[in-house]
Amino acid sequence: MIHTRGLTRTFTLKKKQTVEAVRGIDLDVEAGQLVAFLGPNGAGKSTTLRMLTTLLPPTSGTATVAGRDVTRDPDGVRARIGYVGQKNSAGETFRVGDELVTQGRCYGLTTAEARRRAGEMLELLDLTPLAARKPGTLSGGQRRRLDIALGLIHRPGLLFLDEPSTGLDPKSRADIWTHILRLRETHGTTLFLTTHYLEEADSMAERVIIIDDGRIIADGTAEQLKNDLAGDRILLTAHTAQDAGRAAALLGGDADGLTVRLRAASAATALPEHLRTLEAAGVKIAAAETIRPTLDDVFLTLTGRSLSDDDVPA
Ligand SMILES: Nc1ncnc2c1ncn2[C@@H]1O[C@H](COP(=O)(O)OP(=O)(O)OP(=O)(O)O)[C@@H](O)[C@H]1O
Repeated sequence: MIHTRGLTRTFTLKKKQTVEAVRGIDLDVEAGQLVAFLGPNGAGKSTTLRMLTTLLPPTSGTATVAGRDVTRDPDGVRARIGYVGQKNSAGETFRVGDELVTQGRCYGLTTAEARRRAGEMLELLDLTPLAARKPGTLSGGQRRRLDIALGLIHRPGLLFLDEPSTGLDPKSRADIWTHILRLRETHGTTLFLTTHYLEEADSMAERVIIIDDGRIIADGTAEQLKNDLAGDRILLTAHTAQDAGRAAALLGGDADGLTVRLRAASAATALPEHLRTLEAAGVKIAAAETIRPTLDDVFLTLTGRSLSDDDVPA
């Protein structure tokens, strides 16, 4: 569905200064995948998305999206993809149902087809009771569902979503995800989305791609990335600071007050072993905890920085 080779975008600023926003990305996304594209502010996510959706020409490299080349056949790409940007796509003039029909007409559907398709989309996104309302009267979550319906009106096989759940309350975020997952189950739509919510990417996406400074630095399932790049952590609480220091020395960890921090490929297997070692050495431990890594730990391991340090846009 998406194939890029050496995809690059450089911006030229005043005085011939340049910004290398995307530095030679090779990407292959097969049909039906749900891909979360993550990275800190300024990493190159939007620039990549804009090139893949033909909104921005690449400086060099190639990209084939939904079977069409983004440079040679941008119209072909646009006819086959949907794009839900960060801003609301509906105007304020028409009612929700009419917005969808108008969008369908823009994609070349006949009025009858556009009406039929609008009805299907209202149903799919649970918007049927709101069809006669103006977009301005909808809640944030309802508007987001309308944006997705508008992006799907021409039955694209591939949908790009830029921060689909940002700015929504937790209930609306969960609701948007229900609809995104339903879309995939019922229509097999390929989904490529950016998000700042790492826990959403972790639990919902089957593939996570991390971009930093214009380069892809990790690509795999969330589980693979966490196992391969971060590993588990073990947190021990010792009886005394002296016990903590001895435990850290024996097991190769860091002590801080009563707390001892350790890393392990599998904490569940390593912990009993560690406790036996400490008991044999007469080191007293009051509590033990195992911690699975997060995607943020993966990013921290790769870059030494936390993705959560970024401000999530409101
Ligand atoms: N039109 C432009 N002119 C000059 N520089 C730009 C332009 N658009 C983006 N950039 C720069 O390219 C780099 C990548 O920006 P991009 O918007 O792709 O990042 P991002 O990962 O989407 O960030 P965010 O999470 O903040 O949206 C940044 O350094 C940005 O300042």
